[in-house]
Amino acid sequence: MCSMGKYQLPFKLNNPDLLRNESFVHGSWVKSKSGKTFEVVDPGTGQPWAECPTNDASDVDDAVKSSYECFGSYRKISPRVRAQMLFKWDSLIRENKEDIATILVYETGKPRAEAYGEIDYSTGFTWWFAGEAERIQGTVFTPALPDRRVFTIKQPLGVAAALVPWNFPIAMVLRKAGAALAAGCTMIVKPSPETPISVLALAYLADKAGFPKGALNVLTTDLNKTPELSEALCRHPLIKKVSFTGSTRVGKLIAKICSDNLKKVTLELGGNCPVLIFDDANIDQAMGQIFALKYRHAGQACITANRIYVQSGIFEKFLERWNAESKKIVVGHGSDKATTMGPVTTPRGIQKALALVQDAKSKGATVHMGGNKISKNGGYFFEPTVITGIKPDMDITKEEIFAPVCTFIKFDTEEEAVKAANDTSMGLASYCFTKNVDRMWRLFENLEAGMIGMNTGNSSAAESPFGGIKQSGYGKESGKDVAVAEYLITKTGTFTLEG
Ligand SMILES: O=CCCC(=O)O
Repeated sequence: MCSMGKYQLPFKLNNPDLLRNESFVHGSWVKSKSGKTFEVVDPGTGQPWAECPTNDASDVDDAVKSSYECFGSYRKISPRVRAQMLFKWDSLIRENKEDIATILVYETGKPRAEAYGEIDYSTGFTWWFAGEAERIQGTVFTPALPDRRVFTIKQPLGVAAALVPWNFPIAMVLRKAGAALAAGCTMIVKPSPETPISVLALAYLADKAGFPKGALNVLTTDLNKTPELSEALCRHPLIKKVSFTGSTRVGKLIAKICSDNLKKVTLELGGNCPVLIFDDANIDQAMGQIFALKYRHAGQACITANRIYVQSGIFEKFLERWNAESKKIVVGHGSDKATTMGPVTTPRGIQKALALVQDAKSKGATVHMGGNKISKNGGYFFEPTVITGIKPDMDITKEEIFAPVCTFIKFDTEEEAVKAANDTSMGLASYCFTKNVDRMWRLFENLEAGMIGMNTGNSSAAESPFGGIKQSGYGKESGKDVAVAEYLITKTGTFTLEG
């Protein structure tokens, strides 16, 4: 075991240099001006194991000025050199995969196998955006007036801020920072209070990869100071772009604040994603895909299955199989080899799950299994839970559950299922399982979501545009051109040709 500050760490790393408990600004590890700190807690035991600076609004200006100063030179670095730095970062993250996975387990609670999965997903972004850096191109064309030529060039927007969640801290930072750094922007990341250490490890590796001082700054803070720090970033005149992943409630606040200065914003917000499983689906396929989707990180993903609609011909059989498989889940600490589902990341997650189950029960839902907190070693564990008899007026139908609570709804017709699936203010992802190709096309066109998984429960990938519609936000992250475009301006030049 090694220690960090006053804490005896519950794990050992191959590369202890990765463990940083100060913010990273202009190439230096720094404390907050107030000198205050907050604790990072292991969700599997409820025990603190590190502390990080509680930055507030007074810490923002130094970080922004550093990023702005860096932007002046970083924007002029050749795209190939930016790509090389991203590739170097990518390979350093891969080399330190085991240690980063350990940090993820102790910050998020997810099982080690899932932590590895997150890092594999995440390095897809560094790899992809390294390639994108060199594909940023303008246009040249002859307009309607034949003596003219028109050019467009793409230029980096400036300093960007990333406000990232705790559920996939490595993936969300690399998805945002990868695009920003490829575009020639510099970025300040504000990690979630639950997961600062993994993000600081990324900053340490970015520095080692050769990114100049200020290209990637990280300001940590606690839950209380998060609104103040985030608002100060959003309002700072030198911040030109804000990318946020989190709740619709907070996303709306960010959009409002940024609208005061017409700042460009990317919002990846709440999910409430429906799944439609038809009688003609391959049940093995649907079971495997949706089971993995639903229970991944104990149900704490914005794209997870919130409402599972199953057609009446297979409903009972499907539910029976689901319950049987759910009973096999081993809930435990993410570092335990036997664990197949970890704790939820915060005690708030437990409270919310209990309240949603209670509300559903009080309105007539049937709880087939689970529904309770598990008291085990002080961790934030929740039982795999299966509920039927779900109605549109229940909170569990309207809100993101963000816990291992599965809700099943029986339907008869495609029309009825699509109507119910779309009956939500959100539109992040939807999933459908059918072997009828015509139906699949109709569903692809009729389901109201930014991403449609067809016979798959996993459509997230660096090369595919990620983003929602309706109150799930706007803007795209990942994918060809679109993600980097979020960090670029297009400038039009018009030239009159003589002779
Ligand atoms: O929870 C949000 C992100 C999940 C994903 O990128 O697949």
